[in-house]
Amino acid sequence: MIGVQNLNLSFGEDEQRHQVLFDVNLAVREGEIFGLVGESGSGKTTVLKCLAGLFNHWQGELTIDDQPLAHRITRPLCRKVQMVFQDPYGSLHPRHTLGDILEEPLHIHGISQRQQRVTTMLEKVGLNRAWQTRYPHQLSGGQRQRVAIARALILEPRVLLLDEPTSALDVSVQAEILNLLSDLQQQENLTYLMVTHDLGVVAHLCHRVAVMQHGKVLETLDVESLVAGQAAVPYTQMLVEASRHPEIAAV
Ligand SMILES: Nc1ncnc2c1ncn2[C@@H]1O[C@H](COP(=O)(O)OP(=O)(O)OP(=O)(O)O)[C@@H](O)[C@H]1O
Repeated sequence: MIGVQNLNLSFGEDEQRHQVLFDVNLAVREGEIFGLVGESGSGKTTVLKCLAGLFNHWQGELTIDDQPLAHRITRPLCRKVQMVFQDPYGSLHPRHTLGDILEEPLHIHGISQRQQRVTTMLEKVGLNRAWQTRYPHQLSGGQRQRVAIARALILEPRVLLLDEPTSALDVSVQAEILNLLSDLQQQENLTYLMVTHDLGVVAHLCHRVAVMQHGKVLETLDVESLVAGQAAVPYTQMLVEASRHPEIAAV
């Protein structure tokens, strides 16, 4: 469903040139929830941004549904692939109502029955249809992330790229959003590629996971093997060990 082959990406030029992705390879199957883990700066978000068309100077081959992606955002790509960002505070326009936020993509893509689609989507993500006239600042963090998820799903994409979708939220609402994502994935048969720092989230939600370090994929394994401590690479074993002993990870 999602193919990433020999993905390379650098920023800057000449002596400022800084390569951040090195021959990254991933193959995410249809209907799969695939996690991307690794230390800060390892290139996880950059992979998502290449797939979302937010970076266009990459080299390699990216495919969705076996269709190669161009180096710029196209409307068909937007319809198929949507991204949900970490920060629901920054990603919603503060002066637009929820109704405006959800209607805008429909308007851009010339999709009809907008009002009906907006109310259906609000209810699908567990928000009251009467809240269409509310502004983002009138919502809690978890409710805002529900709006961000609704906005991503309103174009009925096949793939969601999720960049730490719960890490900016209170611990108490993280599980609610993870459960919502899990339910939506099953109902809509979506494919997720999800960046997270949290191996607990991986264990709860993902089927397989790729481990990144310094812009490279070190290994890809299924979550059962990860949880059972069967990672082949010492760095992955260290991540698993640190997640079992958070006091070590914090040092
Ligand atoms: N627009 C940019 N210009 C220059 N360098 C960038 C840009 N975006 C990302 N980078 C660099 O690319 C590298 C990978 O960043 P990326 O955000 O993908 O890491 P990450 O693994 O998602 O980290 P985190 O978990 O902290 O979000 C970092 O060294 C970062 O500084």
